[in-house]
Amino acid sequence: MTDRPPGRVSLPKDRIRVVLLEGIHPSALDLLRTEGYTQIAAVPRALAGADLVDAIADAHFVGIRSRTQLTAEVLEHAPRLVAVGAFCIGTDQVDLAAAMRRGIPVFNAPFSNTRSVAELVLAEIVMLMRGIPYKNAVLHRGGWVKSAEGSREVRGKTLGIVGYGHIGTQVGVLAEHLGMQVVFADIETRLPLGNARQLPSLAAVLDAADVVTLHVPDTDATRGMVDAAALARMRPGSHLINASRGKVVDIDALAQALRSGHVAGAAIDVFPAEPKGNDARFASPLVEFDNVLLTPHIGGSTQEAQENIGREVAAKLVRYSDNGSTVTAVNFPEVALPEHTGRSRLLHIHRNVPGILARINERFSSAGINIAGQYLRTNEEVGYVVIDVDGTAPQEALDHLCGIPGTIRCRVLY
Ligand SMILES: NC(=O)C1=CN([C@@H]2O[C@H](COP(=O)(O)OP(=O)(O)OC[C@H]3O[C@@H](n4cnc5c(N)ncnc54)[C@H](O)[C@@H]3O)[C@@H](O)[C@H]2O)C=CC1
Ligand SMILES: O=C(O)CCC(=O)C(=O)O
Repeated sequence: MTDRPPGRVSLPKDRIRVVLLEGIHPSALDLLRTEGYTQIAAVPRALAGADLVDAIADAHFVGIRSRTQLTAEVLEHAPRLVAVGAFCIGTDQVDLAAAMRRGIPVFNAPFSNTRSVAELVLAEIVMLMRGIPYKNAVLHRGGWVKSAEGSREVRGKTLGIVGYGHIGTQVGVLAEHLGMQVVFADIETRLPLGNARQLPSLAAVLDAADVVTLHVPDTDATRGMVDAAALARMRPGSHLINASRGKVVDIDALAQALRSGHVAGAAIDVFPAEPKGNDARFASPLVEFDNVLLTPHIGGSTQEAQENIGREVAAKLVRYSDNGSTVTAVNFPEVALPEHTGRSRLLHIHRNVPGILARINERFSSAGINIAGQYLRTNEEVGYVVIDVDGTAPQEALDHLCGIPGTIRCRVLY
């Protein structure tokens, strides 16, 4: 991390620029407007390359969903950026470490669309076990397949969940209501809900399951996790569901497993490369298979989920902007803060090197500025200290703060 001049943002709300991409629900705009933010640009699609850089060049807050890639390079071109809102669960589309080093907290909605994904997966389990994708495709072509062959009840069958977090547990609970037996694999030991059982490995789940459903985040360990070997390990005639992230499954290997008939069907909501908007073309080796249910990354796309996500993430951005709170930020020290009525609040983000807090306190004390409240949280790389002073903070307080070596960013809230 290199030293660079601190950004200093202390703007009235009507000069704070917010850019919302990817058709974020109007509930976010409503909340921002109600809170006094007027400069809001809403774009219905994901942007990339020069379009993205242009769109966010002057933005103080950026809202995205899963398709906009906020890489370190893109972030470098957004010098005024104060915080990012990921209006979804996954945050793998943001270089979280680069954002943190630039003093930019990233907020998401960790469970506003959980139920929506779980309901879709539950429906897909039944559809796949009954061979509906294939039968539906044949009828659309004028054919007729009234047959029970390969068609099974889900009752008594085994559902294998890979990644037993918020979504995985919900899917498990719902599946048990249909009479399924639930087994799961997770890198952590998880409390099994209902009669679910944690198995020691992915392989053990693949061995046991009639349907395997994936609910892991996109990480180095999960990318390519379901490869040719894993698919071969699945039970003959079993089914695969992926509503997690596209790169978790090797799509070519899946196509091969479907072609051979070893995997009887699949429901895939996420893809290694996804179109940026509804006007773009979709291509995948899976389009040729009638027994594959393809959906355009809509696991979390229900009115209920999107409306809640819009409000939840916008509220987090507003809270950070107005109050400084970083509670629930996914890449940042979390500082919970009371209201600061009658006080000025100085926010200081710095490299986590020894002595910064001592320097701040020395400088304030020698300038005779009384600190009325101080809140500090650090992680390995970054520290975030919030200082309340009574009344209006003197300019020199901000100057002292911003001048401290190691400062990444500082601003004042009145
Ligand atoms: N299709 C869609 O529209 C949506 C997709 N998602 C995706 O679903 C993912 C899961 O969401 P949540 O359940 O809310 O996340 P979560 O964080 O609550 O759960 C993820 C679970 O996966 C486990 N895990 C991580 N690495 C693993 C590995 N290598 N092997 C086995 N388990 C591993 C974690 O320990 C955790 O229990 C998100 O990260 C996101 O990528 C989320 C919402 C909507
Ligand atoms: O709805 C979206 O844009 C993305 C949903 C998703 O994948 C997530 O929440 O992680």
